[in-house]
Amino acid sequence: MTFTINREENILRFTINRPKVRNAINHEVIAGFESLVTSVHNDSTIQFVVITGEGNEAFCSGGDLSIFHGLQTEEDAFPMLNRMATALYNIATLPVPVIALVNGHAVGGGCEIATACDFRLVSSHAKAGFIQGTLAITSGWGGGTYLFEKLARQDIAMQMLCEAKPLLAHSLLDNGWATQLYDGNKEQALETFVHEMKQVEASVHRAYKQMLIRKWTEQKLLEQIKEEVKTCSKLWAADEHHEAVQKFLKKRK
Ligand SMILES: CC[C@H](C(=O)O)C(=O)SCCNC(=O)CCNC(=O)[C@H](O)C(C)(C)COP(=O)(O)OP(=O)(O)OC[C@H]1O[C@@H](n2cnc3c(N)ncnc32)[C@H](O)[C@@H]1OP(=O)(O)O
Repeated sequence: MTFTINREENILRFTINRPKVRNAINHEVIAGFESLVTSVHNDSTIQFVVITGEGNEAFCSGGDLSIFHGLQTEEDAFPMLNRMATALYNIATLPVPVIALVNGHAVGGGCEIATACDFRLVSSHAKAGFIQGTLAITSGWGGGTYLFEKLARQDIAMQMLCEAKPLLAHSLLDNGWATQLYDGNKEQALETFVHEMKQVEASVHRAYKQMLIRKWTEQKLLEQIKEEVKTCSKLWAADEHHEAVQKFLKKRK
């Protein structure tokens, strides 16, 4: 399985399970995210959702370049980008707190997934960055829109996007992207992180999440994300993008 969805008490955990390719996203994992959303909406006893990656190397390395490189034109790219952006918005707007348990590298679309979550609990050995720029595209799953919405300082958000480089964990904490860092065992880190919130009724969490969703609905966040998808689709078709992807794929062992 390229992903697992497991229930531990009132926590539903989604694990991207493609460690050989640093948990890169393929169509099956996108479908997994869609089933995660359905499961949460159908079960009012779920109190938290956790998204993490299998293994210790990576949380997620973004789209699977060996698959998505086959998308050549704007018309080819848009359906994939739009499908994942929609799934990610449905994750971001789940009626419960969503925790990105960033167990390793979160780059490209992987950084977008973590940014869409309510919290980012980040391993001290992890790096994260919007490296899409090195492939001559923008974020394309909503990550740039979420970053401008969530990061307190717009200049830091712009710098993260425009430098397109992975940042070390301490920098991610300093600039406000990481909610908290952890050392060692991610399970213990998660248990500690949710301990205080677990003392509060889930109905209160759900009410606060509705406040946030109402804010995003009023500011038409999803429309902003759809514009991001269109922009990424246009850049996707350029030679610069295809050349950059080929350069990465030629490096493969
Ligand atoms: C809108 C989102 C957008 C999209 O695709 O739609 C994107 O996400 S664009 C960004 C796509 N992602 C990347 O460019 C990241 C590429 N990967 C890396 O930079 C590194 O692999 C890294 C930093 C994640 C981990 O580096 P490390 O040295 O630990 O591992 P390797 O580079 O040796 O990778 C191991 C193995 O995994 C394969 N791999 C890694 N990432 C991807 C990927 N995104 N797609 C496909 N395959 C990936 C890599 O080729 C190696 O394969 P191997 O056969 O063992 O050589």
